[in-house]
Amino acid sequence: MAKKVRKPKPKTVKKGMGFSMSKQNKIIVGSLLVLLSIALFFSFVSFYFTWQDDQSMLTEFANRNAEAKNLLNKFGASVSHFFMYKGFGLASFVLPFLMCLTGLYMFLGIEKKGLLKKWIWGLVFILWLSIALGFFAYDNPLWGGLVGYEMNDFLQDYAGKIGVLLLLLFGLVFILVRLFKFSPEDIGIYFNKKRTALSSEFKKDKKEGPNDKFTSVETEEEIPVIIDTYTHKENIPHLEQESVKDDFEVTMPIEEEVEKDLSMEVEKIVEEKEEVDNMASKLVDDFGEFDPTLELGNYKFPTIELLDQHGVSGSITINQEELEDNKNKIVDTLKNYKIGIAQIKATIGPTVTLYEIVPEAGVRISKIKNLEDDIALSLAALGIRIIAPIPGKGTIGIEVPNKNATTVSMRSVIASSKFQKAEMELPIAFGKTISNETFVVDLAKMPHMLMAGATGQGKSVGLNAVLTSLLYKKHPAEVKFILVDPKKVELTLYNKIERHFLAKLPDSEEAIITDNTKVIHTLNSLCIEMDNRYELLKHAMVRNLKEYNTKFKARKLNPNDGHKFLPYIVLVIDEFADLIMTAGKEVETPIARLAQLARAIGIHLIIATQRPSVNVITGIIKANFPARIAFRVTSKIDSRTILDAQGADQLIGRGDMLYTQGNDVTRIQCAFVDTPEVAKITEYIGSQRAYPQAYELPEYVGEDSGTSIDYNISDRDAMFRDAAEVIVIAQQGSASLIQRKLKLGYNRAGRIVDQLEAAGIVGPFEGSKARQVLVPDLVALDQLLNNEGR
Ligand SMILES: Nc1ncnc2c1ncn2[C@@H]1O[C@H](COP(=O)(O)OP(=O)(O)OP(=O)(O)O)[C@@H](O)[C@H]1O
Repeated sequence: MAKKVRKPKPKTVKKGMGFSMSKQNKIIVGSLLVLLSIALFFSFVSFYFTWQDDQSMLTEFANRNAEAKNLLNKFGASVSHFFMYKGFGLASFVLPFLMCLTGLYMFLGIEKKGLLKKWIWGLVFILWLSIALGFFAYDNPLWGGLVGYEMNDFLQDYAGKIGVLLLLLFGLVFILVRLFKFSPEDIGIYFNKKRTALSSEFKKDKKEGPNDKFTSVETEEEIPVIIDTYTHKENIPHLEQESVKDDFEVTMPIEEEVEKDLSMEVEKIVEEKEEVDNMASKLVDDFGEFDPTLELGNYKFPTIELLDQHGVSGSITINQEELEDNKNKIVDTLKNYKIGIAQIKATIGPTVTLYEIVPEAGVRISKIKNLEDDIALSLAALGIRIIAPIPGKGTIGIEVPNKNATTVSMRSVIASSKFQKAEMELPIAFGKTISNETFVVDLAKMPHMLMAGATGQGKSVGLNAVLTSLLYKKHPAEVKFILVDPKKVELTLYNKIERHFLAKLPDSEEAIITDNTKVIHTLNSLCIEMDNRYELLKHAMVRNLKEYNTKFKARKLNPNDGHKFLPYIVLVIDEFADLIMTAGKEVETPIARLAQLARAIGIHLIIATQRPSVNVITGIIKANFPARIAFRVTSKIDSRTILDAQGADQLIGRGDMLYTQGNDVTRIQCAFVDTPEVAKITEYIGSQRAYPQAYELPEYVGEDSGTSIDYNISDRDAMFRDAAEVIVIAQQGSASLIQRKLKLGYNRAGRIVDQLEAAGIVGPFEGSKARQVLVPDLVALDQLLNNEGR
């Protein structure tokens, strides 16, 4: 099943005895509990007076004519009989109390922490009280109820009267100590306080007595007159005077108290929630978490049936003969060079088999490494790769292509549990590794990917595999693609999902970008989107898109402040070489900027190129694209340019690829997804209800919008002076010269030529001929430009 398994909506976390219900429901249930507890209380009270009369009614519950004397009639009589008579006797009164408390908590929406504890202690107390009453009122079984009576009987049979009494005492101590945190010192303190109160009372009486000559006079005289230095008013109300300062007897007990090891109860700190949080949790309570997929709530993920099996039954066929043959060749070749093998192991992959060799003790790895070409020659097969040693293992690997390669279908990797269960933000199922495991990576972690390979080696299929993986796992609300396809044929199929999954510039008609100027605009617009997203993240005080969206879903960010759910944006550029050749720095700069900064805000770039030369994959691009994929290339240099390692030149093509995300290089057979399959998937998605329009990127006003020849000096291009010097030195006024020398795009070079014309450095446009240069040399140019400034 490839259908995305939707996770159940996360519910609010239950804390303690949490009620995960809406506020309205809490009020209803709360009031019901309170009223029920009142009913119970009255039935219990009335039961004591009417129980004998109502005895006969208990069997007559169904009889409508029978009437009970209990205040709550038959219901009261039956319930009370159950709790009071058959249950816990007088102790049952605790029950309505607990119910009432729970009801009030719910009704008033009070934090219900500790309620569970109250219930547990309440039930313990009911049991203890019932047994105690059963013990002391043995003759009146109604006091302790049947439970109290029977429990007493039972305990007395084993422990006798004294034993039960001691047990009850222990129960009392247990309850007092655990529940009320009662300690022996408390008794001392209590009595001391009593004594102090008595003695101070006594002193007071003495002072107030007629014989006391100090009292009234002294208190009146001793109150100091306080003058407020600010207002200069006298007797500003101040703190009450301590009446009996000289009373040592009063202070003595306090000293005693300090000396004692006081037991202290530490009150739990109740963390105050922030106002926003309260609001947010209330909103979440009332409406649930924000669901970005709601607008297209009926969206159906593409089904696995849309993908082909490609004639693969699933398992790889093992050709025993071929295996044996290759093994012998390897062993023989190495023997020729006097290298003994201690052990050899084969792992059969879909297209290549890995022979892992453990050389005999004492053999230098460098020796085997030097024999790479000889081994390849003796095996007489294309695409042999020697890994000496295999990182992390003490072995040497020799990869030999299988005679009959097995196609890895996209269907098999999408259906694999590894992909289905992948808990990743942007999971991509690339294909299968040499050990036949499905290879799944997270684009969000890469965070950008560079894909290169000679023509016809599987690049376009690789790009389709990436896009298909995301289409199978992500809802249209969660990810948007920007597709750049200068070849105009590779990605056109995705036009059908424009209003579901694509993003485009506000005024553009085609969602798939094929025109270079549009690419530059789109890249700059993405930079604006990036800056906007960073602003939003800053206000939300989060560090990345995932945290931002989580906060937004929890309704902690107000849409009125401009906050919105932010989908991931994946920019795919096919034929990057073509772009960089025609637009140069104009594309490289925004791409480098995006690659450096966009990872945190969910913009990911995938660029593919046929020509992996250094002027296409420049240092700045390479530095920012840690994840690289190489399909087969024609030279070792190309392999180094892409991977910083050789090996891509030894691949066998047809989706055989190397993947690196740092140091390790993994050989993978890319999953195969054919154009008709992509057409079916896009058709399936495209036929469903869509958003009114494609995801809109911010508007970018291009620098080349003005056409006036009257350029202001301050509006001149930053490269203006450099361009002028190039033109003057070459004495040739052509835009293509500027383009070549300064690595600028055509548009920009053309604009600079216009500015040069306006400045009087070159003459007017003369058709196919180059423009005339009006300044003879650099000295004259300097003079001209300096005079301009005055
Ligand atoms: N993973 C794969 N498994 C099997 N066959 C493949 C695989 N990838 C590519 N091929 C074969 O190679 C052919 C060329 O692949 P693809 O069109 O992807 O090459 P490309 O590198 O994009 O070429 P170009 O650069 O000219 O567009 C495919 O038509 C297919 O027959």
